[in-house]
Amino acid sequence: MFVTSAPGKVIIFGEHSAVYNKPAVAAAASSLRSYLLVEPVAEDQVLELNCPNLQFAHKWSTAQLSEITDSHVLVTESQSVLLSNPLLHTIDTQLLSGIDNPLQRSAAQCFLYLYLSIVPSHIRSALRCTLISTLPVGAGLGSSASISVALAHAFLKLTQVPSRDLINQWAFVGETCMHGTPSGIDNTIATFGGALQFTKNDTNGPHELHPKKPIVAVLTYTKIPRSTRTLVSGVRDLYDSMPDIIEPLLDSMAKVALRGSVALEQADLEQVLQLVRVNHGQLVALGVSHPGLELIRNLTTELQIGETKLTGAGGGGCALTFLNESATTNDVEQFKDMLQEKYEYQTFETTLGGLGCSLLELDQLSDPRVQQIVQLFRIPGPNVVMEQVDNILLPGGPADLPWVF
Ligand SMILES: Nc1ncnc2c1ncn2[C@@H]1O[C@H](COP(=O)(O)OP(=O)(O)O)[C@@H](O)[C@H]1O
Ligand SMILES: C[C@@](O)(CCOP(=O)(O)O)CC(=O)O
Ligand SMILES: [Mg+2]
Repeated sequence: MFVTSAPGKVIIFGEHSAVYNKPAVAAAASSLRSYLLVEPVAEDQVLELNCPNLQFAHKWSTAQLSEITDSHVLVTESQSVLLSNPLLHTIDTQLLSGIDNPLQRSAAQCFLYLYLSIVPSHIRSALRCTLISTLPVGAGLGSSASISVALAHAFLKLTQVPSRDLINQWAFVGETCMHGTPSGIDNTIATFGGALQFTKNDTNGPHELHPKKPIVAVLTYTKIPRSTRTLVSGVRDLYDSMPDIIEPLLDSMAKVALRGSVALEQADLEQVLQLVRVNHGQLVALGVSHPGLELIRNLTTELQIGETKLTGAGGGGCALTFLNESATTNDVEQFKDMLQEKYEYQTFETTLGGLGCSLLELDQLSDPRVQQIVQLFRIPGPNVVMEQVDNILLPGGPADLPWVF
């Protein structure tokens, strides 16, 4: 029995342009995480997935899964870590019937895809997998990547001692199941943690950033639901309809990201603030903002406390605010109170960076401790109690459990 965990992320510069091979900058939101408990179960011949955040639970019989193994998984195995469209299609048509909620369906698809591709049939045994997240789901903070990383890590661990590179490669496949055409920035951050400048298809790999000062930001969750897949495909349609206009805009976004990584490393706050404003404007031009995000920006401007941009795919979800040097504690409290009380948004003040994916072996812990941990995963509804999970499970947190990696 073990738990894997991976953080969410905040894209500071370059969401969407990242999909078009342009550099982007992101950092882990290491206190906002997903956790996956993997338990052997007595019930024979079954693979079980529980997702309390989505009020979703489902079981598949080994017989159902082995039909698929025989006809399709070999294709994936022979091509190593690549997405196999026939396998994705087979999962979709044969294993997901009756799962109509799109959030539940994409979680189940990613779960099954990674399980069937990574765990060879001769070592499969009855398992219960339970996923919980303390980061908001579908909010631009990379929950899809954090569950992909936690799942890839767990399934690879069933077969070998996995490297971070391999976890990241499979997590990218998981992100592809969910998004269609991800850049890979989210899974890379969720795997490695820290802060990175990342360019898709760059053979040199991501470039680690070492900011002179910790990056502190205010995140505001609008609770406006949106889907990354839909937003990314909307930008694709815009690109295809006017490539001569959108390509230079994406090139300009790339320049913002490059200049932004230097400004972050040098802790040049003035420059960071200007680039945040410019990058948000570029994202507005791509059509991915939302009135609910604009009101956070407007409030930041009215109170003159700094600059706000959308973060992640946009269309709702979260905004990222950097405070200027003249913002007083009172101003910031007023900003947060207004967002929380008038609009019922949620705000978090957080330091970016920190731990990537990690593993906790439960066999090394005392029985009462194991019971306490297992209970965290047995919550009945969608409301994961963040404080309880953080107090016990957060890697590097108060309980100081022996997380590794
Ligand atoms: N705790 C979780 N349990 C089950 N599925 C999850 C969980 N967290 C994320 N997901 C999956 O990720 C999807 C959200 O991904 P996405 O739209 O990319 O938003 P984001 O990655 O910004 O949170 C959900 O629809 C769901 O399928
Ligand atoms: C829009 C995009 O740049 C980020 C999506 O992040 P999220 O799923 O909204 O957390 C897509 C990507 O880079 O894969
Ligand atoms: Mg996502």
